Amino acid sequence: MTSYISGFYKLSPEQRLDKVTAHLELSDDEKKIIKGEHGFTIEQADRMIENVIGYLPIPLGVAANFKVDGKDVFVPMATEEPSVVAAASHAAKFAYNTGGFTTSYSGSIMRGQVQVTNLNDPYGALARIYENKDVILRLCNEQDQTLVSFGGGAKDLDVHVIQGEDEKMIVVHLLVDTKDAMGANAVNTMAEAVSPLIENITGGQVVLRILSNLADQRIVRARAVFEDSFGGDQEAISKFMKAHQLAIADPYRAATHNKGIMNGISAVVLATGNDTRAVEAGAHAYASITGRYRSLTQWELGEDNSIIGTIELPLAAGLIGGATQAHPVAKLATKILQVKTAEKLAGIIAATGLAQNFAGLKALASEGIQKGHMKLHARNMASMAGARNDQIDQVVRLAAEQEKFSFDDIQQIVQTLQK
Ligand SMILES: CC(C)(COP(=O)([O-])OP(=O)([O-])OC[C@H]1O[C@@H](n2cnc3c(N)ncnc32)[C@H](O)[C@@H]1OP(=O)([O-])[O-])[C@@H](O)C(=O)NCCC(=O)NCCSC(=O)C[C@@](C)(O)CC(=O)[O-]
Ligand SMILES: NC(=O)C1=CN([C@@H]2O[C@H](COP(=O)(O)OP(=O)(O)OC[C@H]3O[C@@H](n4cnc5c(N)ncnc54)[C@H](OP(=O)(O)O)[C@@H]3O)[C@@H](O)[C@H]2O)C=CC1
Repeated sequence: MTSYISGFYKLSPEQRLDKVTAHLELSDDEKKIIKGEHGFTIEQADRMIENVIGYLPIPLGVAANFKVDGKDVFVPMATEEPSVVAAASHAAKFAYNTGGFTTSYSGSIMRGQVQVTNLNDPYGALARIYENKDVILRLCNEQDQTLVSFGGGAKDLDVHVIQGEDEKMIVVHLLVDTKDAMGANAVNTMAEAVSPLIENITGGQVVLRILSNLADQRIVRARAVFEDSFGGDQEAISKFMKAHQLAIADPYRAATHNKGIMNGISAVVLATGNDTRAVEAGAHAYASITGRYRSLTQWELGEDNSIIGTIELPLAAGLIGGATQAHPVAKLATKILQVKTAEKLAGIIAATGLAQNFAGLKALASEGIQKGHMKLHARNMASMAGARNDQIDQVVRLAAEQEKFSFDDIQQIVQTLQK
């Protein structure tokens, strides 16, 4: 199976779905679920969240041209933003023939925080927690035999002394391997279960018992060599590197730079039914880990005008738990990815974020973002301006010919067509 399909975007949604699922045993019913023909119901929605009155369908695209750890893959992306899927596909092309994306994963350890206050002897309490580590971890693992049976569970703990405004407190971090789950429910259950024991050991009062989204022991890295995408134009390559340098040195730029990365990452996280807020909180917190908020990626010049990209961030996404199995479309999106572990899922997500960043910087360093973005946004604006479905392509073509993409321009084109 190859994901490298030039002109993939020119196919119809039906043809794209057939291409993407040709190598999968998807039933006609499963294909209908992806197309929204008989997938998600109000009853299912009412089981997922509270006070349901309806649901908000979000477009589900796939990025083409991706090869991750030597395997071709179509990457499902759920997003409302035009040009994001195009950008990821565009960037992946430049990495495909150099070997695609290569990833690594530090493991699936999540931190469960137990805050202990009202301590007479914070450092004495810290010592007593370490003295009783085994009994604490044993009690954690009694809470989730299933996770332990998969080789997961509480593996260790560390204790942090935190100087608050009014007191010196300690925070016990339970280090829990949640394997192929994001793990929040599992970790929070353990943190709550061991709190009375921790109070007895420390003589303090436990307040917060909750996981940390700064999952700094669940780090995924991706690397790729992007072949010369500027046709040897040294000035453009230099601008690309200067744009990156600003994202390292200036938090104002780094925020937008990382937003671009999360365009890709959050689209795959959402498509697979994972918690986008948890992943984004972890990513942005990690971007500040050096003391100043900065880029999640690094870019270096390679041979023959290539550019080498690397990304490093915490990524707590699961294949089990949350909505990953409860949402019928998310379950099928994960099937399209053909991943069997949270590790492999994380690698593809990181690769998508790296690709997204390359495309954004490439556009910014050359023609600017608007040319590509607005060309794709024009379809939305044509529809908003009242164009009939059969007129939209003509409106977009006329706007491209005139190189005018403001809403007023689009509205005038539509009104002229409809006279
Ligand atoms: C938009 C493109 C790709 C056009 O770029 P282009 O050079 O006009 O595209 P092309 O017609 O030469 O096609 C090149 C490839 O792009 C893809 N492609 C091309 N068109 C489509 C389409 N309609 N649907 C799906 N895929 C498309 C497709 O893979 C295609 O390969 P082919 O199939 O021809 O072999 C380029 O301008 C680009 O990548 N721009 C960046 C867009 C972007 O980053 N969007 C995110 C929103 S902006 C933002 O929020 C992030 C940002 C920018 O602020 C981050 C930051 O500041 O760093
Ligand atoms: N701050 C945050 O990020 C918070 C997030 N959440 C939400 O928590 C949800 C994720 O929690 P999570 O614990 O993953 O969800 P679940 O509790 O639904 O799923 C995890 C459970 O699945 C079982 N399981 C079965 N097979 C496996 C396997 N191969 N690997 C790992 N576990 C397996 C485990 O045991 P068992 O069956 O015994 O449970 C495990 O505890 C998300 O929806 C998130 O939105 C909730 C609170 C806070």
